[in-house]
Parts: sequence; structure tokens; C-alpha cells
Amino acid sequence: MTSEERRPALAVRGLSKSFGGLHALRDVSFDLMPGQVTALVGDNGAGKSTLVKALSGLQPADEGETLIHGEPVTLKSARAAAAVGIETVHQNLALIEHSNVTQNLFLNREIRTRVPVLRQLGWLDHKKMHGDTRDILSELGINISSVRTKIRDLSGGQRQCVAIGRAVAWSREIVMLDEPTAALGVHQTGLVLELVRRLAGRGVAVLMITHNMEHVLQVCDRVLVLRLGRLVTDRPTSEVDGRSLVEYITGLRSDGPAGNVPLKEADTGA
Ligand SMILES: Nc1ncnc2c1ncn2[C@@H]1O[C@H](COP(=O)(O)OP(=O)(O)OP(=O)(O)O)[C@@H](O)[C@H]1O
Repeated sequence: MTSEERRPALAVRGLSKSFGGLHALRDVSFDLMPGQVTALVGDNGAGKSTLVKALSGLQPADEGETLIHGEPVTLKSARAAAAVGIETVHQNLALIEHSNVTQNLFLNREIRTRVPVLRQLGWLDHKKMHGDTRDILSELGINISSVRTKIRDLSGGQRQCVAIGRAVAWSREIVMLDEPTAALGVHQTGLVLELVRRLAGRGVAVLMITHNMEHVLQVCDRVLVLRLGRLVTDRPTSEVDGRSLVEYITGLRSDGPAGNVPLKEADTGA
């Protein structure tokens, strides 16, 4: 593994966020490594969404620093986050029901035709966009019969896969998933979790919010537990089990006031 691959895709240092007197995030620090799926877990109100909103630029943190491949970045808007390679799949998916898969993948990022006169008139290069969409779906192993299928005709799992595919289309670096299997049945959940692993296989650093401890242990390489806005553990999943995770979540266990365990050499493949 090269030193570039061992460097965190994203590093968070001392992130804090308050709403009035409520400390939703307190001095949170962690790394996301390329090619790893990191679970973000915690009880209701622990600060998971606040953290994801801060990193996706929707609700900037009050304090702290975020570094992408070692460079400090400012995340003051969703556009700023996208510009540095952070894509987020929110629970509502933000897909347009009456538009097709390609239109959703290229939403607000449409490719104009290269024919000069038509380009000036705003004509789009549908052939290229359909082709690129097919390539992405096929690369990620997402099974949808036609890129012209409208979102309203897809299953819940397929919709989630399209939303994830859109994130990957625009960032091969860092993808955050907010409870990607929350509304899905067993089979569809399996498809989405397989896709999450494939993202990591392609070198993406994935952060996944989940309430499902089995999914953490099955799919994730590392787990971050937030409790009352503090990070109470940051460990490889090989070092935890369902019981210890519940203990961290409920406050029976903590790795210290700051809650941070340094990333181990072995865990990064060094
Ligand atoms: N815009 C806001 N204004 C005031 N308080 C907020 C706001 N957003 C979040 N909070 C509070 O911050 C704390 C953390 O909330 P957050 O939504 O991040 O938790 P969570 O871990 O995502 O919970 P859940 O699993 O229920 O979604 C909670 O106490 C919540 O009430």
C-alpha cells in the first residue's frame, strides 16, 4: 500500500456544534480512510445527523477543522463540500420521481451537446449522459433494466442504489450515507449493503449512519460511536461485538473523555 493510500481521505479535528445551550457535537476528531466503510452509530439525538450535515456543508460546525487528503477545507455549503469531493446520500434521497435514472444522475450537472449552435440553445447530450449512466450502474453492479426507467417505477432498494450511484458519479473520494437501508426489506437491504462494500472496493471512503448493529459488524471496517455529542469510541469492527457496541451507545463504556483511540498501524494496512 502506498503512503497516499494510507493517508486519510478525510480528517476531522475538534469539530463542535451547539444549538443555543445544547452541545450537539463536542470536540469530535476522526479519520476516514480510502477503501474503508466506517459506521457512525449512536442513540437518537447523539449528534450523527449534525455531524453529517456539518461535513456535507448544510450546517457548518462552530469550531474545528476538516482536512481532505491533508489539506484544510472550508465546508460552508453543499456546493463547497461537493467541490472537495464529499457527496452525501440523505434519507430523503432527493430523487425526482417523474424523471428517469439518467436525468437523476445528472441532476443540476447536465452535459450540454458539443454542437456549437445547439449548445448555445442549451441542448443536452442525452446520448453521452445515458452512456455514462449505464457505465456507472454497470461498474457498481446496480441492476436496473433501463436508464430511461422513471424513479417512481423503481423499488426502494433500486432508488437507494441510484442515489448512491449519483453520489459516486460525482465523487470517488468520500461518500456519506444516512441510514441507507432504513426503509428497506431484507432482500433490498442485502443489495444496498453489497453496493456499499463495492464502493469501498473502488477506494471510496464511506461513512454510513446506521442503527443496525448487525450491519456494522457485517459491512463496516471501523465504527465511530457518538454519545451526547462526544465520540466515545473509534475502533476497527474486529475489536467490538454487538454487546460492547450497545454499551458504548448507552454510556456503560467509553474510551476516555475525548473518546478517541488513535488509528492503529495494523488497521491502515501499514
Ligand atoms: N437545528 C437544530 N436546532 C436545535 N437543536 C438541534 C438542531 N438539530 C439538532 N438539534 C439537537 O442536536 C442534538 C443532536 O441531534 P442529531 O439530529 O444530530 O442526532 P442524531 O444522532 O442524528 O439522532 P437521530 O438518530 O434521532 O436522527 C439533538 O439533541 C437535537 O435535538
